[in-house]
Amino acid sequence: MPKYAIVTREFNFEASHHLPNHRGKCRRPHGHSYRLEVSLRGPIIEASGESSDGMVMDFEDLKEIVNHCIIESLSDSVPRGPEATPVEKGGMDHNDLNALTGIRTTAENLVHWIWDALVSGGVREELLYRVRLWETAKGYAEITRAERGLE
Ligand SMILES: Nc1nc2c(c(=O)[nH]1)N=C([C@H](O)[C@H](O)COP(=O)(O)OP(=O)(O)OP(=O)(O)O)CN2
Ligand SMILES: [Zn+2]
Repeated sequence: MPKYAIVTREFNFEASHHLPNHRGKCRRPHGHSYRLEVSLRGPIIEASGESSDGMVMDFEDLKEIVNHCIIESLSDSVPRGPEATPVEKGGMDHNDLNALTGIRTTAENLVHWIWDALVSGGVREELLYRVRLWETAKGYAEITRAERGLE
């Protein structure tokens, strides 16, 4: 019987967003220093002599996927062209999550978008345990397998 463990890796990214029709200040474009926590639960690999021995998944592999699918994908997709206003002319210096994701960018919706992106990017869904996104230092949304309807 293998031993199981839950492992968590943290990531950080800066982005702007707004919530159309929000009754308060969040309807206007503003930025956040998002903190993303990705947790995996699975059997601890027993493969003596192998690089992955003793791990659920190598943090380096997880980092590569998250950087590619979430962090870089958001940065690479910065809206440019005639619509974009350069920072020096009063434009935002953050990426616009509304434009990049096409969803209503509440923390609740973003964690589902991130879960989908992780699976598309190659994280084995059977290992995904929790995605938690801190929007501010005081508030976060998280989903686990239950919120995804996986158990
Ligand atoms: N359930 C949710 N409520 C709100 C969300 C959300 O994603 N899910 N988002 C917002 C805004 O994006 C806002 O930026 C965050 O609001 P708030 O927690 O009030 O953050 P502040 O840093 O502005 O808090 P102060 O303590 O007032 O500085 C709103 N609600
Ligand atoms: Zn916000």
